[in-house]
Amino acid sequence: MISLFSFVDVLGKKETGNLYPYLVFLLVVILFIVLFPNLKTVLWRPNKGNVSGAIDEFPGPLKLPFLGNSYVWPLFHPSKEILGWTRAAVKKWGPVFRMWNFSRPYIFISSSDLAIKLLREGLVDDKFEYLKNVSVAINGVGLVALDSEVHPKHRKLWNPFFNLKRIENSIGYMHSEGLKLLETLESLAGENSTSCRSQVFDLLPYVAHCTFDIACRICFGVDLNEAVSRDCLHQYCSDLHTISVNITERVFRPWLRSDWIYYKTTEGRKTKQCAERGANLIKKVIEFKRETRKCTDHKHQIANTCFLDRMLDLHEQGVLTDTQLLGELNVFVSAGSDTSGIVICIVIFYLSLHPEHQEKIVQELQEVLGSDFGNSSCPFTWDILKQFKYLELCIKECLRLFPLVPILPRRSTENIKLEDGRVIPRGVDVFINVDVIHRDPKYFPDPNIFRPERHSEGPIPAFMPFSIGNRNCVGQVYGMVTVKTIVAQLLMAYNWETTQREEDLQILYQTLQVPESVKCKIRKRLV
Ligand code: HEM
Repeated sequence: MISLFSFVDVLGKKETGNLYPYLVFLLVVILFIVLFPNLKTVLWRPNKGNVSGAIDEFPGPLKLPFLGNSYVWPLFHPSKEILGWTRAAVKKWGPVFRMWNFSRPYIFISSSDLAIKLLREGLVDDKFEYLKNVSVAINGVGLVALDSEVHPKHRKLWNPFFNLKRIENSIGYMHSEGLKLLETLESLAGENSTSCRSQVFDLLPYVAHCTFDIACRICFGVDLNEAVSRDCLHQYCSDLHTISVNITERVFRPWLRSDWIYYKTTEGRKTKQCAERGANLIKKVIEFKRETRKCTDHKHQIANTCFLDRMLDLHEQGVLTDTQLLGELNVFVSAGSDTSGIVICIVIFYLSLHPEHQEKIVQELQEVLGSDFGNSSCPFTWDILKQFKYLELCIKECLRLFPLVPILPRRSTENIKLEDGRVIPRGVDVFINVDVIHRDPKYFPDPNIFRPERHSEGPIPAFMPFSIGNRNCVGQVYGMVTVKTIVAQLLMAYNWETTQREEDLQILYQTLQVPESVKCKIRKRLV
């Protein structure tokens, strides 16, 4: 500002007043240049009719012309602030409120009963449009981003891959990756009697590598080290992170809506670079796999085929296009690795905060495994995992307190009439706030208390860590099996402590909620 006025002083030789109209004109030109490519999205309205009137029936902050409510939106550090912002907004505006992001209306829902109805009845089966567009741009078209009309057909292509036989066959592989993780952690452990030799470390990167390797193996079915270098794989893993961070930040910044502007920014270029690198890696793996298929009689091994084999068959039959093939593979690896990895770390974190529950699980493991307890080379089976019942209750309680997808970003597929007569019009972005729903005292008495037993009397309707309805998590059994296997291994080998409190976890929202770090200390467990 200072330099602007000195510029005016020099040019205007103290007659600064004469230059103001020119400066205003200049500002208008600059604003036009910046906003023009965004106009379509900024001025977009969901559909014809009195949408605005219907939306304004819901409470929300004061709506300004053109800006809407974007002035209350956490623009600068959205990933760090959005979850806190939403909780505060629910307190202020109630369980169903609206936000105008420029001319775009958003409806936030944290009423448990309404959320259950919308999800069960498939009334919000489309995805948040903007997020969908961006995912399409970087991933190719994968299951997560598909429109509600084509989604069911693709979902049918995915479902057979997650049958129990196949998941059962994967447990051995998960277990052997778990063993590698234990080996890596060995040097960080103190002796059993004392924790003074053990060091504090962040568990996240260790587990992330483990679950990434599991997801790649189950997705591609080959030892990827033969197809691409280890460095490329780690690069791919970190690229997936960069992409999800950048996509999320972009969602909150309306001036970045246009691709034309976005891909000229540093972040946009980086996102594109990561997406291209990822696509090239997947193409290399596909080529490698095609060669391997030529050498083996793969038709005779259908029962053990990996996800890539299944998708290649569909591609060869003309069911999937090139971009769909690429999209589905990207979705599998990104949705299948980070998810289980973060949940494993969060379970270990809560069990470190609540050692009495940690001990109860260890007792259960001892009872189920008998003399095999502590014998790390003995892999689990489906029947064994089924008997880890208390462990399962604890995992569920962790998912309640820390739902991995805290906000389900959806879009209404029809006009939705609520009991009080208000209407959510078709085509409006709807955010289901699982984070708040999971602490609804109606369904979860003493919601802030860690109490795994609350899940022992059958399913709780408002418990939705894997979402509900047609677009729920297709990989939930596979995810739970991975989490159970690795957590059981980690608890059998070590006693876990943490130096953080629940409120110390710095959470980043990137569609998933991700803790910045999970600080742990371990001691070897005596068998
Ligand atoms: C314990 C870990 C996991 C959790 C908590 C979890 C959670 C979720 C949630 C909440 C959704 C729904 C998002 C929405 O409704 O908008 C979802 C969708 C999805 N998940 Fe998971 N997930 C996990 C593991 C996995 C795994 C291991 C895979 C394997 C590939 C996977 C693949 C998917 C896919 C493809 C979708 C999109 C489904 C569709 O649109 O039809 N997830 N997940």
